[in-house]
Amino acid sequence: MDVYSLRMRTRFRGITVREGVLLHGPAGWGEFCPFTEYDDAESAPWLASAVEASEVGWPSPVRDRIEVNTTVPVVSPDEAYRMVAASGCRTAKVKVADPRSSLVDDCERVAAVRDALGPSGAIRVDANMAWEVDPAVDAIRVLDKAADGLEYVEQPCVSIEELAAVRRRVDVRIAADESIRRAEDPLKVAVAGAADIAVLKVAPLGGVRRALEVAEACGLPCVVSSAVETSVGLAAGLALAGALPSLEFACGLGTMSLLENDVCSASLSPVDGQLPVPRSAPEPDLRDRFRPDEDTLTRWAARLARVRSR
Ligand SMILES: O=C(O)CCC(=O)C1=CC=C[C@@H](O)[C@@H]1C(=O)O
Ligand SMILES: [Mg+2]
Repeated sequence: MDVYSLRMRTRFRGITVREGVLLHGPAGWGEFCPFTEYDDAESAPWLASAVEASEVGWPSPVRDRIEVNTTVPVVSPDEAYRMVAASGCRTAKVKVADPRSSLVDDCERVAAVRDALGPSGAIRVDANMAWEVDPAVDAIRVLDKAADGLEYVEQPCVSIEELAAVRRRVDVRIAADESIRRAEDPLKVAVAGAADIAVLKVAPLGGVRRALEVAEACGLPCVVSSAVETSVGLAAGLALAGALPSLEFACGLGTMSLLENDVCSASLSPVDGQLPVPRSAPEPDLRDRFRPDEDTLTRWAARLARVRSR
């Protein structure tokens, strides 16, 4: 079985190693890589997405290049500056409201990112549901100043009601990420007036086709974001970004820079802030180099079998 284990360059989302399974079928390669804490039910759409990629393939794209943001984890201002300057991207997404980072730290990181991007760049921040409504409103105002203008704030609070309350009180746009993934009905976010933008991730939504349906149902401008996959999984995100009827914002698909290595030598790393829309995933020709130990292989084989048999 093709299991990979790759080290992350910096801790991101609390993890330092990314693991998953690569599936091969008549349409090419797919990637099954639900995060460790996801149970079998939550992992099922991730498998559907990998099966779509490997067995069926993706709908035809309407564009061939995707503008992407670079993703800035919780790092020092100097490191954030260096990462953004090296990325070649004109948009940066900065993680904020992490337990290891105060609002002052967040402001310093965001200001360093503005220095690296210059006045014409766009800065978005992602709070991953960390704030209550009042602290969200205060933090967004302060971060907007530190950034000299924010493009949007991703998922400031947990619930759709809280997102709507924050959105009424700040001038900065609100993007829904976790709310779209977890909400049974993506329409709820739009109907509640909870967000200006929908963040779509292919694997948790169950594939490119399902994500296109979600995009249509919620009726909001969409940003396609990765789940920090190898280039095999990123290709599915690019297929979605390529097939969306309209695309106004840079996508969160520049995440190869978060991993130390890739399973594909034709790695999907942005050039001048852009990535191509592939027709299928690149060949994971380096996968033998990143095979994990027997215990990890056994764990993934069991997980795949359980999710498959659901
Ligand atoms: O959107 C991006 O710039 C990169 C992807 C990204 O930030 C995420 C990927 C996977 C898990 C999440 O914690 C995180 C996010 O919340 O958007
Ligand atoms: Mg997010």
